[in-house]
Amino acid sequence: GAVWFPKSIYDLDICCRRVIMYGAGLDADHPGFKDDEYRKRRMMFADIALNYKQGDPIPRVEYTAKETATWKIIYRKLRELHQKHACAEYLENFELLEQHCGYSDSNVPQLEDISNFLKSNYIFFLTGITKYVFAVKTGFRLRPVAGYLSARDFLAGLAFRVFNCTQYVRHHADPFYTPEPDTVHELMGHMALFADPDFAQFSQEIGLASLGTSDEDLSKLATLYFFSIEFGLCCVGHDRITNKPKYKIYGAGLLSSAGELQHAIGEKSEIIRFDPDRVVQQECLITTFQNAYFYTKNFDEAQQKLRYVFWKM
Ligand SMILES: Cc1ccccc1-c1ccccc1CNc1cnc(-c2ccc(C[C@H](N)C(=O)O)cc2)cn1
Ligand SMILES: [Fe+3]
Repeated sequence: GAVWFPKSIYDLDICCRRVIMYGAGLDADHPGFKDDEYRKRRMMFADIALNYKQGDPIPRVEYTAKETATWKIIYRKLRELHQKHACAEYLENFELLEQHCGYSDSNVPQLEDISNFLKSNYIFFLTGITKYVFAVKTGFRLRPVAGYLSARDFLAGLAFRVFNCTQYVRHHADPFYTPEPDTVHELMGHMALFADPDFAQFSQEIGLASLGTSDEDLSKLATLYFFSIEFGLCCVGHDRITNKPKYKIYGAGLLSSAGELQHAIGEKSEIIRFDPDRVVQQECLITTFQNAYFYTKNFDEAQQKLRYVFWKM
């Protein structure tokens, strides 16, 4: 029969609790695997997520000294790399997160504060003596998740402008790359761009296209999501002398990993134009750096190309 899909934001309580891999990265080779204290901490975060209901405030977490120390190391390294390599929209909105959501190197921000910020995103314009309050409501809201959802359940959230966010911090053993999403990835990778109206629209449209679709089309949409929202680059022009393309990063999986970010903009990585028919052929690597990355001119171009794909589905 036809595939069920959520019809209201409250239906997300059904699909966003179907975690398919607790601590996906907690395989035998994951540094957190042998650390009992870490595994116990992870179960506390899983409980918060499994008891969460749409509309609830997201419980605040008192992060430990070790988690905050890991955050500080990563925050300082990433902020240095972002100045040179993050796209303009990311950098602009990141400043708002620092001003309104407690982002700093000594504080792990709370998901509840960012969710409230995204729901009503006020940008103040100061011109002369008048101050304009300009409310940009991307309307995105967050909900805590215990680990991996299926691609279907995860993308369904985007259709309602709901982003499923992990709340635990990666193990301190390897701060610059972790094989599974963690709250550092969500906070330093995803949040800033969900404050951008074009990016929010682009994200929601992928989610809408996924509702009730076939497994084959769903897999294509998840791959398109993966190589744009998670690992996408944009080309901002060419070097005047060498005529080499200049790339900026918008993919959250790169913006949150100092290791993979430097790999992606390094000489050895393969960067291909974002054409959906080519993107869907690329394998998504879940626990290592990608074999290739895709670039688009801007979100608008990517959105137009994706709309073409949606109407063919
Ligand atoms: C394969 C799979 C399993 C479960 C749910 C969805 C999928 C699936 C299906 C099709 C396309 C992509 C996927 C997987 N999607 C994703 C999305 N994000 C990640 C991912 C993102 C960030 C990070 C952390 C980053 N490396 C860092 O160090 O900051 C680690 C993993 C990994 N996989
Ligand atoms: Fe992500």
